[in-house]
Amino acid sequence: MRQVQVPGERPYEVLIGPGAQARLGLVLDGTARAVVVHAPPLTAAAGAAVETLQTAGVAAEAMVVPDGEAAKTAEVAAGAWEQFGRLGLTRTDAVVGLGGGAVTDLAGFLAATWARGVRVVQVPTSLLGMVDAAVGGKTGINTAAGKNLVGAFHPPAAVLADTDALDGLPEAEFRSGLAEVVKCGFIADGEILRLLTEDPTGRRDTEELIARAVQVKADAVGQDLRDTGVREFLNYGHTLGHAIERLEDFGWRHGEAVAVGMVFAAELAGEAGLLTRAEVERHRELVTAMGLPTTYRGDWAQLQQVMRVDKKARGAVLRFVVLDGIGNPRILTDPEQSWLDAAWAAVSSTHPAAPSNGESA
Ligand SMILES: NC(=O)c1ccc[n+]([C@@H]2O[C@H](COP(=O)([O-])OP(=O)(O)OC[C@H]3O[C@@H](n4cnc5c(N)ncnc54)[C@H](O)[C@@H]3O)[C@@H](O)[C@H]2O)c1
Ligand SMILES: O=C(O)C(=O)C[C@@H](O)[C@H](O)[C@H](O)COP(=O)(O)O
Ligand SMILES: [Zn+2]
Repeated sequence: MRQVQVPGERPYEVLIGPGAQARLGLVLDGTARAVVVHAPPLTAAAGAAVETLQTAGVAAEAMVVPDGEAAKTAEVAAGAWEQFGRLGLTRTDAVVGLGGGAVTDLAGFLAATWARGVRVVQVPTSLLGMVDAAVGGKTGINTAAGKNLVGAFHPPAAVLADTDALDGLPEAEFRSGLAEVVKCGFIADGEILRLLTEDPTGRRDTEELIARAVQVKADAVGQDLRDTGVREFLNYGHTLGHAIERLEDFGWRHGEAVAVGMVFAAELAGEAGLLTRAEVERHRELVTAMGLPTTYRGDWAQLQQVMRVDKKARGAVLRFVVLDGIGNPRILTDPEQSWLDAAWAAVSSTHPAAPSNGESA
């Protein structure tokens, strides 16, 4: 079993490996009551978690919520609060989020808000949940105005990333998770890029990739839980990515939208003279090899409007995470409109906007 510690005020462990879910009884030992929040596809795993907890003496119950982004709504949260009240969940009890990132985001939000904060143990079952959503304490739901706009920072007590769960995960969901892994490669860990270049399916080195991505996240979150400094770099590719998700009514997978967003951010950095053309093309080539999208056709004016309510924006000023060389993220504030338009042209056309000849942009 691999183990990554997330530092901070209340440090916690991320356990990664087959059978990690079975540690739930140990993690919540001595807890009177726990609610296991899950979506319908994970009913069997949630049943197993309830059984493990009950064997450990915890009065555990399963609570089913809608699948995917449909779980991250104010209505679903209100229904869950009602149920917590009926069950008599108190501040010394716990919530378990078992599922993909949508469920762990919701479960974390419920735990952050119920009784002004109860413990949450995250049991991510998707690759994206394991490498990203379940780690770091960002919790939240979506509103009509945008993605994750209502939420709280509420770090988990522990994260159990049981890699056995990945056997049942659809291939497209696995690829979506790989987008967050390659993001960590671009912003911080060249070894991730090397491993994914050798095997873009991510299947050969899955555990190593998960542990490395979690380490990148732990390093950022440990320094900056509240997202005012280095943590913002984990948002690479997300400014356009979140806008795509929002305009597609959350019909695009998060990782797919972020994949296009990273290519866009790379093109923008190319326009700003921060990345060479070869580095921009490295993004496009690797993302393509991993089976993720690099293009999106949509309403550019609308996308720009949605990007302005991104949590990184300040007032009406757009702020993007870009790379000043691979592995060296920084914030680009209020980029020139011509750079934005050129980056958009490059991701909204089937043909790359510029030749991949390695020239400096
Ligand atoms: N809080 C954060 O820091 C953070 C980070 C990244 C992403 N997110 C959020 O995470 C969400 C995306 O997470 P996701 O990609 O896991 O999507 P998801 O939660 O929608 O899950 C995708 C699908 O896979 C299914 N699934 C999950 N695990 C499975 C398994 N083991 N076997 C079979 N099916 C399984 C789910 O039921 C769902 O149908 C987005 O809402 C995104 O905003 C949050
Ligand atoms: O943990 C973070 O910080 C991230 O930015 C990780 C992202 O992958 C994740 O999608 C996060 O939920 C986005 O945060 P948001 O604040 O832009 O909603
Ligand atoms: Zn993300």
